Amino acid sequence: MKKIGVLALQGAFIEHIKMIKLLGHEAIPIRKAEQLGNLDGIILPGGESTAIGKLMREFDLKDRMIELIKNGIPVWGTCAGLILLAEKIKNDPIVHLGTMNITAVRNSYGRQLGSFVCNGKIKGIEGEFPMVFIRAPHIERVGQGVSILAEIDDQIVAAQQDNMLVTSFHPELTEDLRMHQYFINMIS
Ligand SMILES: NC(=O)CC[C@H](N)C(=O)O
Repeated sequence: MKKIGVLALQGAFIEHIKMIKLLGHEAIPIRKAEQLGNLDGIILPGGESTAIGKLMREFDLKDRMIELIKNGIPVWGTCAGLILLAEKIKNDPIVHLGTMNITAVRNSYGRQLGSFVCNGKIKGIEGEFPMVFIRAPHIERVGQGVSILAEIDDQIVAAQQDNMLVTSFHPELTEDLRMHQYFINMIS
């Protein structure tokens, strides 16, 4: 059984916690730096990256998380979580972790009408996967060491660099557990 910390400052953290528990693992909502010890993995949920970034800094989570990620802890950012992990944010920069060698574009499908669902292929997962996009970012550039896991309409929507996984879409808002299983498999 793995112990996964889900950053619980704002956004869709409850859904991630449910999915991790459904897979038989422990999921802990993280709100304080003291809770970051002894975790096997960290999930950064979707939400409002501007708010999550500021709260992370205010609650002294930011530097500790950067350190853990650089030391190799598996981390998965969905949507706003992708923006937090991106080294560069092309538009509307925010307080972020910046550990992954990618450039993210925020709200890249329009601000109001930018939510949609489609099926797509993800490298390492059989068949199609339901992808829920909510005012989602896309990845404009992947640097050295980053592999592209999924593209929709020629835009990169999932990628991995060693211990860091990012998806523009929200697997926690579907009933499909395979992306969460993929993340669990990144541990150990
Ligand atoms: N669903 C989401 O996480 C949306 C991300 C949000 N639009 C942002 O830029 O932070």
